[in-house]
Amino acid sequence: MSILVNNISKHFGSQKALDQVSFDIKQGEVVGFLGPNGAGKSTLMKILTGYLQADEGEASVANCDIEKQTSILQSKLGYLPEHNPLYSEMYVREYLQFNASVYKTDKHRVEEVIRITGLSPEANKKIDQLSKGYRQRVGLAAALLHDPEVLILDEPTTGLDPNQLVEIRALIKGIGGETEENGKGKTVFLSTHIMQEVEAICDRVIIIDKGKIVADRKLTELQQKGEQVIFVEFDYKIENVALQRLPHIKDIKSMGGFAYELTFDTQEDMRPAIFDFAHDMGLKTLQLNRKAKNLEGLFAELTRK
Ligand SMILES: Nc1ncnc2c1ncn2[C@@H]1O[C@H](COP(=O)(O)OP(=O)(O)OP(=O)(O)O)[C@@H](O)[C@H]1O
Repeated sequence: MSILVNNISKHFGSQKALDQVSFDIKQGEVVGFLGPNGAGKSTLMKILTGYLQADEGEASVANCDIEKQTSILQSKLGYLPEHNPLYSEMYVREYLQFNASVYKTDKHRVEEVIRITGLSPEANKKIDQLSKGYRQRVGLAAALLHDPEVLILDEPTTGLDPNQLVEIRALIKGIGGETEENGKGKTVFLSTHIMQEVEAICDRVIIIDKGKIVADRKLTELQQKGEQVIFVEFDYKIENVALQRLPHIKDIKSMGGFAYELTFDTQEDMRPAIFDFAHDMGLKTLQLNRKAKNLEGLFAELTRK
């Protein structure tokens, strides 16, 4: 496993920022860590990168125990913190060369990461002259310098304009997984509160809310096209055999009382058909809601206050 998190908890005073968090990530997976503000994303990332200590639990990154093997860990891990600290007085190439010497990385690698991150046109500029998008690229370039196995990126696209967003997302997607360009299957764990970002970049999403993991799904599971789920509540009992007569019906789940969760094998909105069906059966429809099966729906359902 590339990242293994086992029952990690962290308190700040009386507040529980992380509550028994567990999951694992395989090599080459690009996983989005999604959650509302204050959910605990940065706290977990700081723990995994050795900037904070957990109160309970254990974790390993690139097969290194995060507490016992910190120096090997740093050689296998690239980290882009949320507030990317850069020396703004330095020139881009100079800053990367400085980092390369700190990490004892081959100087040739500086030119390689400049190319990979699209920094060539800005490489001779001072960092404080760069746009936010290019500063983010410098942070990414620095995180990639020592060719780490695992990349942990804390909100890598915050504050970028739409064009930069597209470029940085493509860059991250290209770094992760097994691509022809890198051929190495880097693992990428990135935090965000933007669902479209997860859909654009990730293979899998882990959703955290109030310090607890509330979902862990493959994106392919969430993109099952051609299905819809509708929650319906009638004012009186109806037999399953009667509900089976609804067009496109695939599954009927009884939700207690006179309520049902109906799955249809079509994208066409089936609410009018259910309404007419109830009317024909002499029933009143008390509730009729289409349940989103996509990421947006799942996120709203799981993190609603
Ligand atoms: N050093 C700290 N001292 C006290 N409380 C903290 C500290 N760091 C984080 N917290 C609290 O822990 C909770 C989780 O914070 P964290 O920064 O991990 O959330 P997040 O999911 O990254 O949020 P955001 O999306 O807003 O960056 C928050 O309520 C935050 O206020």
